[in-house]
Amino acid sequence: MNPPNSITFFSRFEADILAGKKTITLRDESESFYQAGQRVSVSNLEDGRCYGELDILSISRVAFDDLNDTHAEQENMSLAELKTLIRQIYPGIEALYLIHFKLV
Ligand SMILES: CC(=O)Nc1cc[nH]c(=O)n1
Repeated sequence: MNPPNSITFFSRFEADILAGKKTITLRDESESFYQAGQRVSVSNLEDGRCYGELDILSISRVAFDDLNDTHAEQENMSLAELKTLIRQIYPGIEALYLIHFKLV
């Protein structure tokens, strides 16, 4: 598990995060420790390379069934793509933690 002052993403999301196109991430309870106001380093899961810092703006719970087009837009993908991604990462999950962030 990441220490609370860092977060990892799959490397395929790096470009969208650096471009400010991806501004949320949906995680399971194991990563619900992040808190609004925190500054965390951001790294690729695959190689551990750090590529910046994020300010956590908010964290809230959202039901998988309540995911909508706004969430998809904040993830820079379609709603169908977002739901497929979440199902691939967290099979069967019903409740997620929506972490809203901005690149420092
Ligand atoms: C490494 C990892 O869990 N990455 C995730 C998970 C969910 N959403 C996301 O953007 N990145």
